[in-house]
Amino acid sequence: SSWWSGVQMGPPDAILGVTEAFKRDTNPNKINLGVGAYRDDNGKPYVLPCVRKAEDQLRAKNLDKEYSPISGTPEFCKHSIELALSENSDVIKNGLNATVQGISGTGSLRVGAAFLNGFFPGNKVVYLPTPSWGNHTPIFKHAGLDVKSYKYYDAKTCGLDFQGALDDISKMPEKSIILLHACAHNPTGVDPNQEQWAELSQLVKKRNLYVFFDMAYQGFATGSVDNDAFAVRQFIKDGHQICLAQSYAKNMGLYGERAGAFTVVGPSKEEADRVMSQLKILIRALYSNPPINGARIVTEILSDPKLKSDWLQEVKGMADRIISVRTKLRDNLKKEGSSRNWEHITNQIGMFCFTGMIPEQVEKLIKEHSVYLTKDGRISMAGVTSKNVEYLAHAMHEVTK
Ligand SMILES: Cc1ncc(COP(=O)(O)O)c(CN[C@@](C)(CC(=O)O)C(=O)O)c1O
Repeated sequence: SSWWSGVQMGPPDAILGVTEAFKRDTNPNKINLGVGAYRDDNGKPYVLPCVRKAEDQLRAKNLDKEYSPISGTPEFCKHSIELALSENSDVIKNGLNATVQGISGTGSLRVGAAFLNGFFPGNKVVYLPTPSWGNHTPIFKHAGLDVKSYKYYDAKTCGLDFQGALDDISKMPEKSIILLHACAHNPTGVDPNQEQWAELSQLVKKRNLYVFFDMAYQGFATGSVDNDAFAVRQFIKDGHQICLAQSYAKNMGLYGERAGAFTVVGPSKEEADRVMSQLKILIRALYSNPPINGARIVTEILSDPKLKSDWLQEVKGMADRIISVRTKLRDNLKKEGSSRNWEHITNQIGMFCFTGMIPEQVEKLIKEHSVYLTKDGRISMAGVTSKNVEYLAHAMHEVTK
């Protein structure tokens, strides 16, 4: 027998597996609403023009291929934390942050999880919103942490179960870890409003919980990188010593470049230096040092005022297209004669719409209409265009009427 005869066949990934099934479908009307990757109004992947310009500028520099520092370049890390906290942040001015480049959002979460597993002095349990991004649970579990959940989504209203969240947070053991989606909650598209964030911040502080922010969509929710960072900046202002994972996959369209960052905010530069030293030891044993290409593109864009202003317009353009296609979908469902309340399609924000469709309806949408989405009824709004929105509305009406 072989060494690996005991290896079981694992299930396809709940999100990335949808794209594999979509690719096998020969129906010319097929629509992929699975993976949360932006598409333009022709349904094509979108490389931001500012990224192409940055690549041209970088090529002209004839840079070498030497190793990046273990923590990534200081410029990349500085621009990343400035994007999150703003350029005039006291945390940055006083050197209170330990920021490293991560392998996109996933890798930043994973480095964070490994650091918490190694050094967190409190209750090593991460509380995730219900529902959360499917990959959050395995990321934290594989790093050795326990995972529990708190109420977040109200299926009756397809909105926020704010009171439920407050109740669950009030019951969490002190010094537990709470994961918060900074903006554009995945999969529900439901975010607290600014007053609710302020209330959450006070309660989390009162309960002495440790906050792990996952900010994978900064700029992609409202179209403003500052508005989308509201929660992170509010919690910092309220004195929380947070940790934060960032991703450039969606807001710069750098999906496959794997550029992201992980930050720990502490009370002193001396502590930040100690934390940084341990992050570097941990990264060195994981992958030694991060990929340079995507990080160089990010640094080129964020350090060049012209490219940065182009980027801010382009990320707003992506957010605006998604917001407009939400309205189109809702209008077309009404035109189809649907009697259901679809206002959550335009109330929700960011890449995803949590439609409220149940697995049987999802199954029919896939099988009978070649519309691909995840079993939980989440649709990536980026896959909806002015060309396929009528077909989609018809299909959704057919399976929900
Ligand atoms: C909340 C959240 N955090 C982190 C990430 C990590 O993305 P990155 O590693 O590519 O930077 C995603 C991506 N979620 C996607 C868009 C893709 C995926 O599942 O990997 C999604 O379809 O949900 C995410 O939705």
